[in-house]
Amino acid sequence: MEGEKAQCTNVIGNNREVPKERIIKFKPPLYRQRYQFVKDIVDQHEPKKVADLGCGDTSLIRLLKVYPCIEELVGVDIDEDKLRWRGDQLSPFMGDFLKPRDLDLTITLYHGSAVERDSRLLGFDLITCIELALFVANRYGYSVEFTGVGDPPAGAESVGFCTQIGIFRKNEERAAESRVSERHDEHVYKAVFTASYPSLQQERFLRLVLVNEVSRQVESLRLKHLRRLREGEGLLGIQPPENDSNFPSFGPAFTDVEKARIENSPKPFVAGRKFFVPLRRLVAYPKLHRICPNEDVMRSLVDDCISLSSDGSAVVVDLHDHYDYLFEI
Ligand SMILES: C[S@@+](CC[C@H](N)C(=O)[O-])C[C@H]1O[C@@H](n2cnc3c(N)ncnc32)[C@H](O)[C@@H]1O
Repeated sequence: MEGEKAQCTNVIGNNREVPKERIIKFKPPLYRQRYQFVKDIVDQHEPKKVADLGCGDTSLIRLLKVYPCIEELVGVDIDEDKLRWRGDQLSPFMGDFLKPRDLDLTITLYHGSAVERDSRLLGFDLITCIELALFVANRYGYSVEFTGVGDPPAGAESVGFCTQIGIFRKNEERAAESRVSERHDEHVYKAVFTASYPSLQQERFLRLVLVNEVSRQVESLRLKHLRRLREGEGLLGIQPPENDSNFPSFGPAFTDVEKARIENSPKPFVAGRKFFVPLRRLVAYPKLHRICPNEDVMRSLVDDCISLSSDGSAVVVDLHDHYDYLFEI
């Protein structure tokens, strides 16, 4: 990150050019350096609760809402119009519902002054306060380290960084002391916007994602089974494979641990014209394992949307699908 100096000139009466002012351009621009600085801290410390005092147009909050570790984001600004105008851009959009986060996230914007104390800002892991005042930190029991981005031009080092940044760390001793005396009903700020994001912690979204992924995995296994069947019959003019590995030759690359977990689980099987995929097999696949590693929980969540065998141990689908011929399967 560097500053670039440009000289502006002014022509005066006798055609002599005199320097007008020096402009310093930063690459990347300072505002981006500021936000990158905060993003690096979030990467490093993975805070759950983050507040931005003097959040302005909420740009930083919009950048931070994609971080999976953050579960609560709060912005405070003294300019209510700014908050109302930008608030809507913080609502979840369709993609957030199609691919919910792992953890809940709520975003709240408060109209108020950072120098007032509001108990709803207690206990935050990270408070950013870009281009605002020191005693706010003391008020909430934090120590501050000052740093910044944008090196000053040569000769002006004494003024410090172009953007000065304070890193607020919770002072555990003081926080414990103040927890005894702190009041949790001091609500000074006015909430002007709040949004809750869909996440896999909410059962209805977990169910939706799970049903979708189970159906996708079962269909993928059914097609693979049919293809192997056809290959075995020589209908595609291909020799049957020598080993019966159940892994596709394309798609996600599994780690050795994942491969072992899949290999050690019961295989899909056919009975009559039905194709069965044991739930224990399904929970072994990495994506499903991450969403729902427990076979019983999976059964209870997909039960009313997906057809299960009579003992509930496997998903059952028709072996042949009307559209299979389209894909020459
Ligand atoms: C220079 S802007 C910085 C905005 C944002 N932090 C950023 O870096 O892009 C300062 C913001 O602080 C807000 N502000 C000023 N004094 C404040 C106070 N006492 N409490 C809360 N917000 C304040 C202003 O309304 C403005 O939106």
